[in-house]
Amino acid sequence: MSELSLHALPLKGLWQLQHARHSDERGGFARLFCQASLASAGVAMSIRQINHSVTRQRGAVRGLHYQVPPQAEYKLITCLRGEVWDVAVDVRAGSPTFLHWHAERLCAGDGRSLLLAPGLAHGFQALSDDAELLYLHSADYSPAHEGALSVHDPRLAIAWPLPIAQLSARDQQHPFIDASFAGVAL
Ligand SMILES: Cc1cn([C@H]2C[C@H](O)[C@@H](COP(=O)(O)OP(=O)(O)O[C@H]3O[C@@H](C)C(=O)[C@@H](O)[C@H]3O)O2)c(=O)[nH]c1=O
Repeated sequence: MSELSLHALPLKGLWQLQHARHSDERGGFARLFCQASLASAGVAMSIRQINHSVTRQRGAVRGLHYQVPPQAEYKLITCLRGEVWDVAVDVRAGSPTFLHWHAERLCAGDGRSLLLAPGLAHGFQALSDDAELLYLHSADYSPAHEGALSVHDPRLAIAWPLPIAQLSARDQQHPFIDASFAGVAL
């Protein structure tokens, strides 16, 4: 198996990355990002920012966040501790899967990451206490270019696996999608 392989998931622009894990008596080693491997799979991603989050409470939800051009971004998500249910939502204007979502479980040490292309919103629910995520971003964080969807939006009907135990004040305020929402033009 190569160090890093990409597997397409049901939304265009959403991939599962599988990392080869090298284990020995000291522990393990894995390549989490490889610009050349992604480029050979047609993904032109370079890293502008690396973020880390700790979510204390099982059931807490963060999201659903995206950035619009010129700060639309690839986002590569790896779980470093615990377990999360990670969700991508297609917000690309004109996409055949507009407003469809797809979720995957990510577990620390499972050798998997999720890669989201520009135009996919991201959120997750912690399935364990103290869930830690590592984010690699291809664009700078820009609140002026941030868009968000409500995790409760009935139009999306996201099937969160647990009751939502905690949501930031900001994430409680995102409006539901209405007819004026045309999506993100990339
Ligand atoms: C996302 C972000 C936040 N911040 C600041 C703003 C705020 O004071 C504090 C916490 O930010 P938030 O409440 O937006 O954090 P959070 O709700 O965890 O936002 C994250 O949610 C998940 C779903 C994602 O996909 C991430 O890209 C990011 O948007 O950190 C930065 O300085 N840089 C960043 O890149």
